[in-house]
This record gives sequence, structure tokens and C-alpha cells, in this order.
Amino acid sequence: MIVTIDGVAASGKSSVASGVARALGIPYVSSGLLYRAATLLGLEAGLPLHQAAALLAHLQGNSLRLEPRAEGNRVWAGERELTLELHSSRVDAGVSAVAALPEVRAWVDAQLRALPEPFVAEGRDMGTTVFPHAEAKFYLTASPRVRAERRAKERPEDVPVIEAALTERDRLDTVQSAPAPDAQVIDTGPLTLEGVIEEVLASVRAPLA
Ligand SMILES: Nc1ncnc2c1ncn2[C@@H]1O[C@H](COP(=O)(O)OP(=O)(O)O)[C@@H](O)[C@H]1O
Ligand SMILES: Nc1ccn([C@@H]2O[C@H](COP(=O)(O)OP(=O)(O)O)[C@@H](O)[C@H]2O)c(=O)n1
Repeated sequence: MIVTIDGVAASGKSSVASGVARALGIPYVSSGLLYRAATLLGLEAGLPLHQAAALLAHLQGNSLRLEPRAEGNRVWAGERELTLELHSSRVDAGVSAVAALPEVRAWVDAQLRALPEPFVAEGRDMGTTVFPHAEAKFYLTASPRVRAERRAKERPEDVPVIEAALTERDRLDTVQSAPAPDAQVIDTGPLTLEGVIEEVLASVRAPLA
């Protein structure tokens, strides 16, 4: 079984995916971490982020891989763990350029499709491009201000700066961020995190009841 949770930046995808996965007793897969890790390694190596061939060779040379777990995903470059370095504002600012490269997208997609089922996959195009045959699909939204207020609790910048950066990233990510036609859209703005998780679980379990 595959459940997909897509949505705009900071809409709650990974927190919701983690809660749903824990309730179902299966791992979740945070696809954005692979794009973030590709960006971090590219920045560290001083590579231009729009040069796909050099970036891909660098990723493969560094044995970049995602370790999906219900308690939280980890990302490794060989023996080095990158997980705690992936949510900086520097990575936030560069990641959409990397994610726009078709060669990088194909590399990420191949890594994700090689993972053993079952899992909950979250990102932008999990229900459309990567796992179009998923059993249940969701798409999370919330206003830019609500999302910026949530993210401000995890970043040093102020709400208006974060809101501007989120809105810009949404714009750059538009191509891969369309909701699947068969996805259930949830506005997380008026809901608690637990409320969103319950709504997803109720839908996932309905056909099983
Ligand atoms: N109703 C809600 N739904 C989802 N996330 C929420 C909600 N309320 C607060 N949050 C918080 O919003 C923050 C951003 O969520 P996150 O899962 O990182 O989003 P994304 O993976 O979409 O970037 C987290 O700190 C999360 O706990
Ligand atoms: N399936 C995905 C997941 C992420 N991404 C890219 O990776 C970036 C980081 O994704 P993320 O899910 O970690 O970001 P947040 O929404 O958590 O801020 C996004 O801004 C997209 O550019 C993508 O293109 N496709």
C-alpha cells in the first residue's frame, strides 16, 4: 500500500505523513529531503546548481541515500549523516533550482520507486508522477501567512521574511506541484496537526472498514 501526501511548502506534509505512518505502523518517505541533500552537496562543492550532469555525478560519487523510518527520515552521503543540515535557509533558497532539473527528478524518482512498500510518501508529485497508482492521495494547503507562522518556530528569520521565501518557492515549484485529480484536498489552516492526521486516517481506513 502507498499513501501519498503532497502540498505546498510548510503545509504540514512531513508532520502529517509521520503521524499517519506511525498510526499505520509503516514508514514514511520524505522526498523533499533528497532534493535538499542534492542542493546541500552541490553548494558545498561549489557546483552551479543548474548544471545537471556535474551535480548528478557528484551525488552518485557521494552515495547519497534516503533512510525512511516512521520516527523521522535520515539522509546519508556514504557514512556522513546530512539530516540535520537540510533545513537551513541556504538550502531553502537553492533547492527549487535543483528540483527543476529533469535529470535530478528522474534520479530522485528512481530512488523512491525502489523502496519496498508499504509506506506514506510526501512531497509535491508523489500522487501525480511518482506513484500515480497509490491507494489514497491527499493534498495539503494553508495560507502563506499561516505556513510562515508555523515555520517561524523552526527558523531564525521573522514571519514576513519566511512568508516571502515560501511564496517564492511555491512559485518556482509550480510545475511539479499540481494536485492529483483524485487527491483529497485538506486546508490545514483551521485544523490542529492531530486533526489533519485524523482526517487522513479516516479516509485511508474507510475502504478497509
Ligand atoms: N494543522 C496543522 N497541520 C499540519 N502541520 C501543522 C499544523 N499546525 C502546526 N503544524 C506545524 O507546521 C510545521 C510545518 O510542518 P511540516 O510538516 O514541516 O511541513 P512540510 O513538510 O509541508 O514542509 C510543523 O512544525 C508542524 O508541526
Ligand atoms: N516531490 C518533491 C519534493 C520536493 N521537491 C522540491 O524540494 C523542495 C523542498 O521540499 P520539502 O518538501 O522538503 O520542503 P518543505 O515543503 O518541507 O518546505 C521543494 O521546494 C521542491 O523544490 C520537489 O520538487 N518534488
